[in-house]
Amino acid sequence: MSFLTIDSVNKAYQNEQLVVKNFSLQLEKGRILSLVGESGSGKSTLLRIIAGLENKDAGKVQLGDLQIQNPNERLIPGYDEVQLVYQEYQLYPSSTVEENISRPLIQYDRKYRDQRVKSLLKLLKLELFKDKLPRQLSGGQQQKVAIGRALSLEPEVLLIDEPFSSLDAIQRRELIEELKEMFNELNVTVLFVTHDLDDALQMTSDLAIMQGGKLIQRGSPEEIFKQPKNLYAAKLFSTLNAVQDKSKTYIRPSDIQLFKSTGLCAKVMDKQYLIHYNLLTVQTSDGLIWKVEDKDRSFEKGAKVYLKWDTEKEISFK
Ligand SMILES: Nc1ncnc2c1ncn2[C@@H]1O[C@H](COP(=O)(O)OP(=O)(O)OP(=O)(O)O)[C@@H](O)[C@H]1O
Repeated sequence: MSFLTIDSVNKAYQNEQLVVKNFSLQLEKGRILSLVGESGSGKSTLLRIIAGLENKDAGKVQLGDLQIQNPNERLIPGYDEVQLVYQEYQLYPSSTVEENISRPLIQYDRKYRDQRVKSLLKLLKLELFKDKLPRQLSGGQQQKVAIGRALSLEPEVLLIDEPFSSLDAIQRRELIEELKEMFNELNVTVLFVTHDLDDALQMTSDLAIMQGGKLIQRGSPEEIFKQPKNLYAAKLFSTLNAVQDKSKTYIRPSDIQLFKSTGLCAKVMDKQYLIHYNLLTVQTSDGLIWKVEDKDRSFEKGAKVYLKWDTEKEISFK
């Protein structure tokens, strides 16, 4: 049963064009969803609406029995039940890790507060750092403290808005692995917003794609990879090669096999050494510039290569 329901939400700033357009999404309790979209697609605006921190122009956001109201309808905007963590989320610089995490619990009784902070420090593997100040921590550890602070109030929903952009790829991967484990343990419902498909996939296999304020597609990575709803969703996974004489039809580099004879003839214009294969830029005999994957690393710049693919792997848009 759906727990977080976003129903037909619209939002425009200062009566300009809509930045969130008739957006609907449902999420079950305890599930993690990655919402992927390019910069400016309305992701942050949507999260702020879900958190009750931004006014929506139309639609509804419902969390279980709780209807999330616009900030202009409430004395104090926002909800303890929905916590938003974003990149600029500030830690208190002169408070320790432990104090930062316990700060939102200031009005709770001491015993509960100590217990909650202790268990979060353990889950976040920050016990050894509890007396450190934020500036004495790595970027990844600082983000964990920010997430710990957001989780201290035992929110039903955690909204994460690209807080890892400043971390390098390895730090991000490790942090996401750790957080994923913790979210599952806490059974918290998480909406993770990113423009990076790799990060999104590392977090969960439930994906939603947002473009121009609209929900384009929701599904597993495999579903979206195989049957993307539009060019943007398709290109998140790889570059696409336009198929000659077939309108709006493409083939992915990974779906093309390379041969020394027979197939569509092409010349290797450039070769890039990547981790699992050489990525070749080729010019086909039709004059098209394509990208293909040379998994055996057997073709050099200037060589002739012959290309074949299964037409069932072609991706067509209407
Ligand atoms: N407070 C604001 N006032 C006016 N326009 C805004 C405001 N906040 C965002 N916008 C505009 O709304 C659109 C969506 O912005 P939003 O930040 O929600 O997108 P995003 O997908 O989160 O982008 P990014 O990944 O770059 O943060 C953009 O065109 C942005 O310029």
